[in-house]
Amino acid sequence: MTRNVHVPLEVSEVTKVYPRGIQALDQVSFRISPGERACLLGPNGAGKTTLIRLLTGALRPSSGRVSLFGLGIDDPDFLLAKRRVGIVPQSPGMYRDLTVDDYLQLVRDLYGSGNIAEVVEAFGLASFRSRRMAELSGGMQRRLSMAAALVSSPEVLLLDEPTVGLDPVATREVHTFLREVMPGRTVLLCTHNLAEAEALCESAVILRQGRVLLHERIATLRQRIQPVLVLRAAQGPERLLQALSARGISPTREEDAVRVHVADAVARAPELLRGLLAEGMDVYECRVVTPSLEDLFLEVVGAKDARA
Ligand SMILES: Nc1ncnc2c1ncn2[C@@H]1O[C@H](COP(=O)(O)OP(=O)(O)OP(=O)(O)O)[C@@H](O)[C@H]1O
Repeated sequence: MTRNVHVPLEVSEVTKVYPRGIQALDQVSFRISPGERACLLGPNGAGKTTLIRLLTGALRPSSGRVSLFGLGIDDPDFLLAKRRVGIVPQSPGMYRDLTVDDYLQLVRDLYGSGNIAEVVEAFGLASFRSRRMAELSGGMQRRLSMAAALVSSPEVLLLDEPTVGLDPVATREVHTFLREVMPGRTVLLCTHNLAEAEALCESAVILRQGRVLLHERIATLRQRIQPVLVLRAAQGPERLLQALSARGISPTREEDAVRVHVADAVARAPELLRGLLAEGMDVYECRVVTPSLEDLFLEVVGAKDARA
């Protein structure tokens, strides 16, 4: 097996079978390149958490190889590679009785280096330094997790659902911090929040039933799905549906609007609009909508299996 010390995260033909034969991952392979900001998506049970835990070295694969900067878990220098990876878990977990300061010092000692004062300042933790972790709000705990992950200025960030359970204000705060710290780093962000994934990442790894369905740039994925036209008329969606069907178009209804999937929506829109207006339809909205990551996800994973 060739080792590529320049590849921050690599998973090669990894299978993970839990006790009692539950297979979480089946021959999963992908690599995240230096500077790539990738999201890890998939429906419940797809294997995302398992994959993140394998990458952090918390779990061992049943077969295959997981490596950080070319080093696998059994490599004597694995710890050195791991120190180049900051991990933001869903919760800081078992250290509830430590103070914020104690926790940051513990993390710095584990990583062997780091600047606590800098992250305390960057993440607005100055007035919480002597607070026990158990006494922090969910949003503040997440801030602390991010600060801890960044104490040693790692080149790579592994984020496991960094905003799950947070209210919209705390979520926005996490996004603001992440926008500041992500540039220049390699990132793998596991999330169910597709808007978050789209806002923060430029590529996506999509898992389903323990297999990689795709690993692509989001911009490339977008080209796979054509834009759609969204139309609204004063006469309501039913009349609009009839008018469009009479033109040989098969629209779909979406609450008070109608969606039309036509090839080359931008070029077709003016002609379609002129025709509808000429026959008395009072179309007051005609919008070309490019697919969101959610649309892409539904298309790739299949709507029936798409609870991200
Ligand atoms: N410790 C475990 N023991 C046995 N089976 C497990 C264990 N952890 C996960 N599994 C199983 O492995 C599969 C993948 O689970 P995993 O938690 O990795 O998926 P996920 O994509 O993170 O799901 P979710 O989005 O719901 O968090 C599931 O079938 C799950 O039931």
